[in-house]
Amino acid sequence: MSSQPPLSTASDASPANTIVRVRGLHKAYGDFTAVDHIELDVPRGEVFGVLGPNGAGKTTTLRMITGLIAPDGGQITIDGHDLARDPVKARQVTGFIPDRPYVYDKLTAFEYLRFIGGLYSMKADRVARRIDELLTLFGLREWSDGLIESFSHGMKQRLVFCGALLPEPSVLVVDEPMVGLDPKGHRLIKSLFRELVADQKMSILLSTHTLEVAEEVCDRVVIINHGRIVARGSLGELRLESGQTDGSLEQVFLRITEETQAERDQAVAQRFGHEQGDPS
Ligand SMILES: Nc1ncnc2c1ncn2[C@@H]1O[C@H](COP(=O)(O)OP(=O)(O)OP(=O)(O)O)[C@@H](O)[C@H]1O
Repeated sequence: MSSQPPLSTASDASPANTIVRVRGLHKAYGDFTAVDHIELDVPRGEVFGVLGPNGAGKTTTLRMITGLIAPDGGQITIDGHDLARDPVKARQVTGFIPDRPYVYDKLTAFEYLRFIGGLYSMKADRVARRIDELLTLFGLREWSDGLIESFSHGMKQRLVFCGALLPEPSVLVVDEPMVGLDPKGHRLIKSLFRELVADQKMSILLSTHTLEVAEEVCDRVVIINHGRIVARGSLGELRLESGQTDGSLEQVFLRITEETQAERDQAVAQRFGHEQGDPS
């Protein structure tokens, strides 16, 4: 018998221990449902991964959680703040790193980070201290006065990390953290995530294609396919559920997403067969 809770119910954490709570989240583009009544609880002080194949609905889910896309239905609560009723407070405790770095090319790294400090009404001395800490951590200190337009993609991505971390958010939402980073950047981000959680009590919600990243850094994950959560739990729990007790996350992932794809194909075939055989 499976040890998993029913997939329709989010039970990733107790209410008091939940930093991001999502209920019945739904988004459609015309007739196409991109996110189909998703429920999840991100526990405080953990790295929580959203995995899924291309087009599964990961980015749409994360963008709704950060308030960048309006949902068609459902409720999102961040650190006790309802995103629909209290968007400013909910966003103030959230840092977001999109999959593609959007930065103001005509600013220097320092100017960009000072601008972000202003958006969060941070005091000047705290901004200066945080800028220094973060540029050093991300190996950008000597580029502090360099124009962003001269930066490589990986440097811009690291600067976006600095910007998101500047105000010390309670929860960091990261869409595909490894895009555009070299192996050194990968290693930095993986150890940074664990440090942020262990030392700064931050919570991290990330989406990734890189299963090795999920395997190394995530405390638990949900797998999304066709806009729905098809599995949730720690890697150990997912292994049990998929019957791959000694498999890698890649094997578990393929098993679960292929199963659901096969189930859907079967459902379509049944409907198609029924319609074909329907005398009316
Ligand atoms: N603005 C939009 N208009 C129409 N369809 C959209 C829009 N944004 C996303 N979609 C569709 O919604 C589905 C989910 O997209 P989403 O970007 O959330 O998936 P994803 O899991 O992040 O995929 P990937 O891993 O490829 O980035 C896809 O089929 C996508 O084509």
